[in-house]
Amino acid sequence: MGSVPTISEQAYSLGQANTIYYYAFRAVCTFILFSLGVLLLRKHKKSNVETLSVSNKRLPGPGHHIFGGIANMLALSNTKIFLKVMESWCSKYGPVFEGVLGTKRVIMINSPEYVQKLLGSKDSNYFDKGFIYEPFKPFWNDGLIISTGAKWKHRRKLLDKHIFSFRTLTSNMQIFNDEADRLVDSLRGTNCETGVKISHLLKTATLNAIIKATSGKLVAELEPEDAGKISFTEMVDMAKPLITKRMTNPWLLIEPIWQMHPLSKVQKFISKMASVQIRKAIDESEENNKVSLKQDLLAEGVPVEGILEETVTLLSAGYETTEGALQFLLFLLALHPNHQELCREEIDSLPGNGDDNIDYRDLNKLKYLEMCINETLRLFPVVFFIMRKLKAPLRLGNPFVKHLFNFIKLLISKMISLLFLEDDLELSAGTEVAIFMPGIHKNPEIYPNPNEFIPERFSQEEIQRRHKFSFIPFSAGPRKCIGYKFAIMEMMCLTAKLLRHFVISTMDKMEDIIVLPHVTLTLEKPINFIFEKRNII
Ligand code: HEM
Repeated sequence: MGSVPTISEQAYSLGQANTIYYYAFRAVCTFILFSLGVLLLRKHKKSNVETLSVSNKRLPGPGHHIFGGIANMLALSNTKIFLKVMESWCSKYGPVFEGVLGTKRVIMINSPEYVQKLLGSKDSNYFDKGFIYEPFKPFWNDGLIISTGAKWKHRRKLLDKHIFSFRTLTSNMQIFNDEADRLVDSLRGTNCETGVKISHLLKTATLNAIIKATSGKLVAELEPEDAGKISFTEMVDMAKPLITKRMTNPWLLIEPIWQMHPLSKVQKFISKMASVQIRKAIDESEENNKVSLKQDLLAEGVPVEGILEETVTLLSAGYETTEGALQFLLFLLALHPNHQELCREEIDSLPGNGDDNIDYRDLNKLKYLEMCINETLRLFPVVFFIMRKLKAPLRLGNPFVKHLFNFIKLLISKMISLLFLEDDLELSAGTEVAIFMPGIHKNPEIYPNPNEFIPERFSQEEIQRRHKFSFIPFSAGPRKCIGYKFAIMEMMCLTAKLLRHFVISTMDKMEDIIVLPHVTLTLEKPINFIFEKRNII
């Protein structure tokens, strides 16, 4: 039995308890007073300084001197190193910085949190597309990529319903299988010594898929009859460097100057030819009752001109992007035979459907292949740059609080930053804001060893660990790529059949390839692949 505490011992322990309460009480009071002080100070600062919007405040960034606009343009003018220069700016200047291109001021946002603020809002009315979309207008007019507001909303709903619904997408599997079979046939017997360049085959396959899905036709049926005319793929190949030239030389965006430039004639020729060919595709699709976007949209009250602009947009946005992504995927699988083999094991273990066809349900079982596709799009986000022009202010918040994880740390840091650092950052209406996808996709804090091909980064557990806007090859939010499921299904089906029939290798090396920023990431020279036939039963 313990001894009973004496009166003095009882008083001492009571005093000790009181001391603890006293210090706790004092800490709480100090905290409250400190908070009140900070709030008062902030209120005072606010009443004096309004908002610290970007219009009256310079952010860090390259070329902060009188010739900065020209210096930046010169730094980006060599297309062979454009991507490297942009990547180095992103890692040097961090989550938000500003660049001047000629006379145009652009705010680059470069963190998942900020991207979410810009793209995540459900309100699609608070931005327009930025100035870099100007050179596309002669080709796409006011189609889905360019249009905004009520028109965009209505058209997006219609295209979602008629082209990208679950039912239509799954019925496209036959189109993807047919294209995959054509590809496999063309590659049988290709030279295993010297290799083969497959860019044109992939372009035909992906263009066929989107034309078939919208008009029921194949590219070959739409090719021009006269020898003097050029094909759709040739037109896109011609248009890309032309658009890039205008984007990287902002004075060429000034219409009277552009009209004097010799390339403006080429642009007129291409856009006229493209519209003739697409009109042909649309008109002839009427004869085919099974698939006709024209009939569907006419029934919804869309005028013929509207159908033309949406079809041109879908065709040009849908084929060349997927082709580029496929070429990068096959290259990465050729460079990493172990990953290729893991994909093949999955494909070989699919239940046979009585034929060589791949069913949409099979795609759900090709988890590793999907991870390889995602990792490819992380390393090579073919659409690498997007822009918005704000119609209303956008509050980004304070860049200094983004890395803090728990509430206390966040609160303390917020108070410190309010006292000593910066106000919340607000981009004013009219600001041109851009996102350079590799800036986020190659941030080592988000993706360690960012230049390595590690498909396991896209396991479910790893995805859960990251911010959901840290992977944005298809953009995000309400204006996310409308065709992303179409693209993924098509890439999976084509690659699965290629891997089923061939072992793919290449003599090319990652260090040797040059990627150009020609609207989409474009290989300067196509890859040389070797397709070695497998003995399959
Ligand atoms: C790997 C393939 C693809 C990639 C990486 C890709 C990427 C993107 C990106 C980043 C955007 C946003 C552009 C912006 O905001 O300026 C976009 C929009 C769009 N994409 Fe794709 N895309 C791909 C395939 C496709 C396909 C297959 C189609 C059509 C079948 C398509 C049609 C569109 C359209 C119409 C938009 C505009 C959507 C809107 O603003 O509502 N894309 N795509």
